[in-house]
Amino acid sequence: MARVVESDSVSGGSDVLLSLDSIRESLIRQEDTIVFTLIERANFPLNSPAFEESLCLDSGNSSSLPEFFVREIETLQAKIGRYEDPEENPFFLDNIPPSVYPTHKYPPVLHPKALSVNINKRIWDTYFKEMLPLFVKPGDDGKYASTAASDLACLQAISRRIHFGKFVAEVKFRDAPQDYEPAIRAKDTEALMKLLTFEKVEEMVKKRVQKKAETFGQEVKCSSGEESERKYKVDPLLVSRIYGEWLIPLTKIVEVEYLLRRLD
Ligand SMILES: O=C(O)C(=O)C[C@]1(C(=O)O)C=C[C@@H](O)C=C1
Repeated sequence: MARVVESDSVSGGSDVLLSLDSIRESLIRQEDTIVFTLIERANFPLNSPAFEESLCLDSGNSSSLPEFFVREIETLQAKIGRYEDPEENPFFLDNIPPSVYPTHKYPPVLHPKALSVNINKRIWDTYFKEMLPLFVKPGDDGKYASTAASDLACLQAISRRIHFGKFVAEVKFRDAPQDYEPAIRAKDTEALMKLLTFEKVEEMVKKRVQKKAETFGQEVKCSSGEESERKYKVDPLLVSRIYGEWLIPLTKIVEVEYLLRRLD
């Protein structure tokens, strides 16, 4: 019988049993979300005026459309408890109101200093300046509102994946504190980076997301005799490159940042 993977969360249940395998399962499940959000965003051209031009959109404050949109959505999502969840990290920290809705009590899995690890500013800049121009077509179709909604979906999926580095680091630390503690006390980021790196796993991740982009993003044809060249909505090699150049390295930066605070 087929196995159904129900959730990609690792911290929501009352009985949290963290293991490197369960966290990697979650990262694998999140790949589906990321590949799909990239495919959806590729429906629209770059639409750069939306994020390059700032307008007076918010009671005298000037911001780009995606910034305005993400700020507003984050405020609303915070009110129903999104950022009580240790798996979620806001882009605009100054903007986060408390939840007005009775929220789930998340068991404290991470060190309290985890809250201070947030690299969303860097993720934002990398996404708009480096990733986006790679996988969408140039041009401007004026559909800025739909594009901003699509950008939000990409940004939140990517940010969640990268900040999952906190959970990965916590498990690695618990599995081998004797290896990590000296490097943490010495603030030796290079040694930490070496300890937490598994090159074979990274290669596997890049291959798998390439395959997922081929599978999820292929043009599907029904009639036979149309076995011409395969077309993809997003170039699968680019998806692999996005992981190799940004998603994996930024996850590792989060892991190091978290570990540096782990003994505070
Ligand atoms: O799976 C791990 O051990 C992770 O730390 C995650 C991850 C990744 O980002 O996919 C990052 C570093 C490792 O070298 C391998 C993979």
